[in-house]
Amino acid sequence: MIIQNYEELATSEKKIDCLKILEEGLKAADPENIIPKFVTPEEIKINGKTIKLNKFSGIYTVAFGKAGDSMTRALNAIIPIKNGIIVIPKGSKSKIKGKKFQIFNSGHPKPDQTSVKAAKEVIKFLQNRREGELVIYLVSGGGSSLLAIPDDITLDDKIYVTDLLLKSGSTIQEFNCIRKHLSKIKGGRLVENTKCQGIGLVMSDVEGDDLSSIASGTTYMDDTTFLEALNIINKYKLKNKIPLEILQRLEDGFKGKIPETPKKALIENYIIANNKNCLDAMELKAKELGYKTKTMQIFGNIKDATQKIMENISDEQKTCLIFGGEPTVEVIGKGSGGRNQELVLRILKNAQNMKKIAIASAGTDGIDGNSLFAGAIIENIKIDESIIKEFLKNSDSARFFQKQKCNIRTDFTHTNLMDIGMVLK
Ligand SMILES: O=C(O)[C@H](O)CO
Repeated sequence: MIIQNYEELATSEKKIDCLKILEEGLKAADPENIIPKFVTPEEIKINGKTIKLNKFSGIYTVAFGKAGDSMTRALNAIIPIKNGIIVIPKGSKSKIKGKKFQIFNSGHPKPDQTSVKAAKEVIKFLQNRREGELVIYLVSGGGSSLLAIPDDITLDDKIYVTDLLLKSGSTIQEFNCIRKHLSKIKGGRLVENTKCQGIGLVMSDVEGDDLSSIASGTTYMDDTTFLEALNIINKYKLKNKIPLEILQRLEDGFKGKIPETPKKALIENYIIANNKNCLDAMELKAKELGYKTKTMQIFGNIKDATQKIMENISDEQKTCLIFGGEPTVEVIGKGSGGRNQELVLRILKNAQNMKKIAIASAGTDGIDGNSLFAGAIIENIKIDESIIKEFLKNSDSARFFQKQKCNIRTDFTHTNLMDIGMVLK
C-alpha cells in the first residue's frame, strides 16, 4: 500500500472505495510501472523513435526532481548504467543500493546550498563525458529548486524571490519563466557545450506537458523572454518587493545586455508520463467498482477549481467524479496545509447540503504544501461554515483534517505527476 494510514482512514464503504481508487492513481505514477514501457536492455523506444543502446561506449544518468531516485532505479534495473547523479529533495531518502550513483538531497520548494553544489557536480560530470557516450537525463517536477546556479545574483536573493513567487498565486509557467531568466543552467543551458549524446525522459507535472516549464526546461529550451519575466513581476505586484539586483538583471536582459535563454532544444526530450495516466488508472478502478465516471483536470485559482468541481458532480448516485491537475493557492496565513487539503476543505464547505459523498485529493508526490501529508479524505459531515472559513483564512487546512483524523499519509512517494482526487457519490 502506498497510503500508509489506509486502515485508519477506511472508516466507511465510500471512503474505502475512494482509497482503492486513489491507490491505483498513485501506482500509475510510479516510475517502476512507467520506464519499462519505453526501455528494454537493447533500446529506448519512444514517440516512434528507436535509440539502440549498444552503439554507445557507456551509458550514464543525471536524474533531478522528486522522481529522480525511483526513475534511476527503474532504469538501472533494465540497462547497465555506468554511473550517475541523483538529486532529490531533502528528507526524501534514496533507496538505491551500491556506490554507482552520487546522491544529493537539496532544498525544495526553495533552493539551498546543496542545490548549487549538486548543479556544479552535474556540470563537472557532463564535462567529463566524451563523444560516443550517452547521458540519459531523468527529469521530474521539483527539479527547478533541486538544481540551481544563480546567474550573477546571490543564492539568498534567489531564495527570497522563490519565496515571494511561491506565495503569490502565480502559475508554475510564470514562476519558471522568472527562474529561467535568473539561472546559469535552466531553460536548456545545462546541456549546452556537452560532447556526449543526450536524451531527456521527462515525467510531467505541468499543465499541457510543456517541456520548457517542467523543471524549468533545464535539458530542453525556453520559449519565454526577459520581457515576459518583467510583466509577471508587475502582474503580481512584486516590483517593490524583489531585490534590486534581480530587477536590474531582468531589465538588463530586456535591454539586450544579457543574452536570452536558448530558444532551440539541443537534445531530444520526451514526456514518458503525465497526470492523465493516473486519472485513466483511477477511472478503470472506479468502473471496476461499479461507478459511472467522469474525469476532468483543474488548473488555475483554487476557488474557481472548486466551483468547476461542484458543477460537475453528477445528480445520480454511484458516480465518481475524478479530477487531476494542480490548482494555484495564494497562501494567506501561517497555518499548515497544501493545495489538496485546501481543495477538499473547500469542496466540503460547498457540499454541506448534499447527500452523503466522499471527497479526496492528494499530491502524487506525497507532500502537500508545508504539511507532512499527501492530502485529505473526508465525507461531507456537517460543520459550521464559520469554522471552515477560519481554517481557510489561515491556510490551515492540514490542521483541520488532523482534528478529523482525515489527512492521508504516504511520506515521499518518489514521483510527481501533480494532484489526483475525486468526489464519490
Ligand atoms: O520543478 C519545477 O519547476 C516544477 O515542479 C515544475 O516542473
